[in-house]
Amino acid sequence: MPTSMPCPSMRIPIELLTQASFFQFGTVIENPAHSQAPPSLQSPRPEAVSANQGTALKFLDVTHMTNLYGLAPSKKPARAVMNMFVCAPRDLRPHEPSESMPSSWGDIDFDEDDDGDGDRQLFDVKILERHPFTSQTFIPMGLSQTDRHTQYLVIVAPTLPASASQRRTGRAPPYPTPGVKKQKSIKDIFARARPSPFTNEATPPPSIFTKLHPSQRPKGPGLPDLKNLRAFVATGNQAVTYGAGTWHAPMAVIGDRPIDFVVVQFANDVRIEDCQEIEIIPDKNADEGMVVSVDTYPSGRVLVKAGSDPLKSKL
Ligand SMILES: NC(=O)N[C@@H](O)C(=O)O
Repeated sequence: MPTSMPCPSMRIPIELLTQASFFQFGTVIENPAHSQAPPSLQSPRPEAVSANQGTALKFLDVTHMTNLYGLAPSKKPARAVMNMFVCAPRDLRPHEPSESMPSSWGDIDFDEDDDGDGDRQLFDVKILERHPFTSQTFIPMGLSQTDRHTQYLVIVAPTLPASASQRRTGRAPPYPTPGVKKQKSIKDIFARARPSPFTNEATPPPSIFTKLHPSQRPKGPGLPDLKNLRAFVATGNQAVTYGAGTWHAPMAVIGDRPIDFVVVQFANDVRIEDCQEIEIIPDKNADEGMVVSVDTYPSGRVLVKAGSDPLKSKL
């Protein structure tokens, strides 16, 4: 895998983090009673049961934890780990009008001033990383939903199809490769050449991965699809799980103070299997690279600018 990749100049608007908008990248964990998603972006509630002698409501299976280390070349088993990340607020640079093309939300005018009183700033996305064999859940602590001064951005990109050179590699690659078929034995090939005696069914069984939630399926070896990079703003009552192999920016806190996150994942301590990073460098014709446009209200709250139902009112 290269250690850097060139990118065009691109401005990315901020979306509200909801389960529906984040579907392909992972899961959003929140109490549905406090969700700020507009009705069009609300997902079905997770199943809930009464617990603790009726004093608690227990939502079941609120995220998908994935351990794909069985597919890792080292075959070194992983263990469940919890780390704590204390993430400092990021440096933003002042908004400047630019020639950058807008992201896939092509209709947004980033230079239009919304109310004039808030701040208009820019966050440069310089690095993306992925954990090919594990999901990773970030759980913020000590931050309330109504905290206007400190929030965090979740920046993710889909995975491009594998390049020809990645497909040609003879070695076991350090990422899951769902598209690569296992060499079949002659017996298997003949078994498929006639209908099954019980079902009269000749089609092969579906891959084990197709039964999984889209965010849980292995993403394959491809590089990040920068043209479809997305940026979401999360409130203090939301935790987020990146699906295994999802390209994402290191956590970006916006505001006044650091956020403490408890981070739950699997790891086998083989560096290249636990975490892969790529530097994003503006290509020679680009003046600025990948930039998230961070506009805030006078209260400090981050403004949501894109999505099927952008919230322009104060949250
Ligand atoms: N996401 C983030 O901030 N960092 C990590 O994923 C990490 O494992 O370093």
